[in-house]
Amino acid sequence: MERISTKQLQEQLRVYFIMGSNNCEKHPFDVLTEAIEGGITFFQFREKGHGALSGAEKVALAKELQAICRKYSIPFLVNDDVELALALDADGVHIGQEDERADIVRRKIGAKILGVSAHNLDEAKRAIEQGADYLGVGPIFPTNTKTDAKEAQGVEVLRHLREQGITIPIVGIGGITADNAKEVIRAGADGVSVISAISLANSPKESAKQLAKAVDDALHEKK
Ligand SMILES: Cc1ncc(COP(=O)(O)OP(=O)(O)O)c(N)n1
Ligand SMILES: Cc1ncsc1CCOP(=O)(O)O
Ligand SMILES: [Mg+2]
Repeated sequence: MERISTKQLQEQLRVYFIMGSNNCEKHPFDVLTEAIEGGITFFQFREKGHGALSGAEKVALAKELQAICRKYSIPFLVNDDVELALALDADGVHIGQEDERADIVRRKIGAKILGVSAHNLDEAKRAIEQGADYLGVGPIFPTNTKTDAKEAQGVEVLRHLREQGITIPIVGIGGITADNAKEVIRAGADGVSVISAISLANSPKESAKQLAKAVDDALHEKK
C-alpha cells in the first residue's frame, strides 16, 4: 500500500466530521448516517472525555461506525488510540502534541493516513518531518467541546502557515460552523473539521449539507 497523495487527501478533507458517543444526543450510528447523507467527506472516531465508552463497548461502537463509513467509502480514522486503529484496520489515526510521537506512530501504521494537530509553525514543521499526511490546526474559534483546548487563534494562524511555506493538506478545527467555514477556507485550509456543528444539530444531515456548500463555494472562489 502506498501513502495517499496530497491531491486525493485535499479532496477528501473538505468536510471532516469528528464524533464520539458523548458528543451526540441521538444514537451515534444515526448521527453519522445523517452526516454522510448530508455530504461529509472524512470521519474521525474520537471516544474521549466525560462519559466516554471504554473497553469492549468502545470497540463495538467503533466497528459499527467503521461499517457505515466503509459502506459509503468515507475514510475512517481513530483519534489517539493507535492500537485500536491497527486492530480495526482503520484508514488512519489522528494524534496531537500530547499523544504518542508522530514518527513512532508513522512506523507503527505504515502507509495509513496520519493526521497531526499543530498550533504553530514549529509544530507544523516537526509534524511534517515526522511523517504527517495532514495537519489539524486550531482551535480557530472558541469551542465548548474540548475542555482542555488551547485559546482560539482565529484564521490568521492558517494564513501564517501557508505564507511560511506549509503546503501539506490542512483542516481548521474548533468552533467551526456553516457561518464561518468560508473564512477558514479562504485563509488557507483545505477543509473544516467539526464536532458539535453536526453532532448536536437538530438535523445533522442539513448541517452537513450547509457546511459542504460553504466549503465548496469557498474552494471554487480560490480556483
Ligand atoms: C482534525 C483534528 N485536528 C485536531 C484534533 C485535536 O487533537 P488533540 O490535540 O490530540 O486533541 P484530542 O482530540 O485528542 O482531544 C483532532 N482530534 N482532529
Ligand atoms: C478536538 C478539538 N481540537 C481542537 S478544538 C476541538 C473541538 C472541536 O469541536 P467543535 O467543532 O464542537 O468546536
Ligand atoms: Mg489527541
